[in-house]
Amino acid sequence: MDDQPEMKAKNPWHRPRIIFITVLFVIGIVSMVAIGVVQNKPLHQKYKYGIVLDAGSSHTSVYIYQWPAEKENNTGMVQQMDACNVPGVGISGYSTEPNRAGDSLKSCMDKARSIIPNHRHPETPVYLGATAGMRLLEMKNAAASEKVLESVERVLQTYPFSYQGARIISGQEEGAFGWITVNYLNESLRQASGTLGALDLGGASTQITFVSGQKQESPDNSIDFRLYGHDYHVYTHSFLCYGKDQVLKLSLANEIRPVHTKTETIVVEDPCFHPGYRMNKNFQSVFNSPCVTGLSYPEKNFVHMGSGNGTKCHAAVRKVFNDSGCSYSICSFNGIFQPRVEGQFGAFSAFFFVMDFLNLTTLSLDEAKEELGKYCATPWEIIKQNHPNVKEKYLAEYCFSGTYILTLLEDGYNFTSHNWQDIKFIKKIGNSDAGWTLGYMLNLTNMIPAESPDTPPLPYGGYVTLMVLFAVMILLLGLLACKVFRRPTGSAQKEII
Ligand SMILES: Nc1nc2c(ncn2[C@@H]2O[C@H](COP(=O)(O)OP(=O)(O)OP(=O)(O)O)[C@@H](O)[C@H]2O)c(=O)[nH]1
Ligand SMILES: [Ca+2]
Repeated sequence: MDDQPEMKAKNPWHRPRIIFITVLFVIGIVSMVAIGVVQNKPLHQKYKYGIVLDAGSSHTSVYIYQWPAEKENNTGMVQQMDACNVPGVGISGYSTEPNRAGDSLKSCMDKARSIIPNHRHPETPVYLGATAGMRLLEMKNAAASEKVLESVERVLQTYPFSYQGARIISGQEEGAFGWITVNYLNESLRQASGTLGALDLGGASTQITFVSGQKQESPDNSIDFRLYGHDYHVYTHSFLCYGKDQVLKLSLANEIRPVHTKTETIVVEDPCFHPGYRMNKNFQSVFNSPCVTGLSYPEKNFVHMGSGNGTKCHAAVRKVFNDSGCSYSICSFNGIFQPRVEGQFGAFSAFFFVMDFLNLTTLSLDEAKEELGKYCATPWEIIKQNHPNVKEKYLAEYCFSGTYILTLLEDGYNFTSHNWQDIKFIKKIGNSDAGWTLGYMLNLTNMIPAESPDTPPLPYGGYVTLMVLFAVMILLLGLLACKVFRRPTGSAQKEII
């Protein structure tokens, strides 16, 4: 019994030492958690930017993209920040006064300079890609197309961005990059699930691109991609002259030729324009394109008169497709190889705004044909009354454009009423427009890796939780150790007693 006070006297620092060790533990654990949390905390979000000019046949659009600086190789990270429509015609429309092509870009480029933070300007790449309008100008007048490209280059180089070049992209690139864009935005590239085919309808060309499991019989139409660790065998074709403006010229030319040989006053009755539509036009406007061959009397005029008949319009549009001469096992039209369409498709550009205007985007093929027939037969005066705010040039052409779209999809690409619902008419995915520009930039900036990039196994919140759990466990273990450390003293006392 007398030993007890002796024991206490032997160990006067026992209690303070436990308190000291506990405090040290707590400080250590708090520091550990703090370091762990700060170390793994995502940096303050910094954005990078890129600019792509889509120099199309009918107009130019300037797209500004942005993405978080430290996540550029992740799918779905690059988003459209702004899109600016350049006023006036496409750059190929300035063939006779090339300097104006460059000047036309200034308002949208000024806007880009004002919305991208100044300190990012020098590292922001600028690309200009020209499509079918410039392809046609190059065929017709190579010197003029050269001058137009020089003019846009001169102007783009005056901006504080990192200018990366202005060039005419091939139809194959246009199709492939459109496909990459929709699948990147749809986040289908990192999943083994199906991809979206891409259908793009412009003013001067149209593209069809999709993954096909069937035998690729034509190397020109086949592209292999390895993206995020997956292999894709993609079919693509671009039909030059099959954009909706050029097909309108082609089909008008078909209607002018027989009439012209018979009469002096040329009246062209057109089932693809509304009854009551009547407009004086000149030959030049139809026969000025390398897509249209034959007659060339630029001084002559004709009266373009609508008769509004859906069935006859379909028959007239059908004539621009040549179904003979397929040297493969299967073709779309004009002797071009195309395997059977497979999977879901996103149809954008003019496919969307024509079908959307006509309210045909959600109908079946048969319903769409029926509605379009009624629309074409509606008198021009009524159409104008119903849409007072739509530009007359656009308004007059919707019957033709809608008929062309249905004909191209059904008779050209061989969609049927069974797989019609696989076509989704889209303008945007998220905030970004569907089109070739995003895919073009992703490719040129190496933002889509062939192999899947390593991602942290846990999100930030996961690291914090783990650190706290570890800290609590260590604290509990520490306390337990303290208790165990005290026990032998107690049992020693008992033994002494
Ligand atoms: N109705 C309507 N038509 C439009 C609109 N924007 C463009 N178009 C027309 O639709 C057609 C296709 O437009 P885009 O897809 O911009 O074609 P593009 O890129 O200039 O032409 P490509 O070089 O062949 O790709 C052209 O005839 C345009 O005049 C719109 O907002 N409404
Ligand atoms: Ca286009």
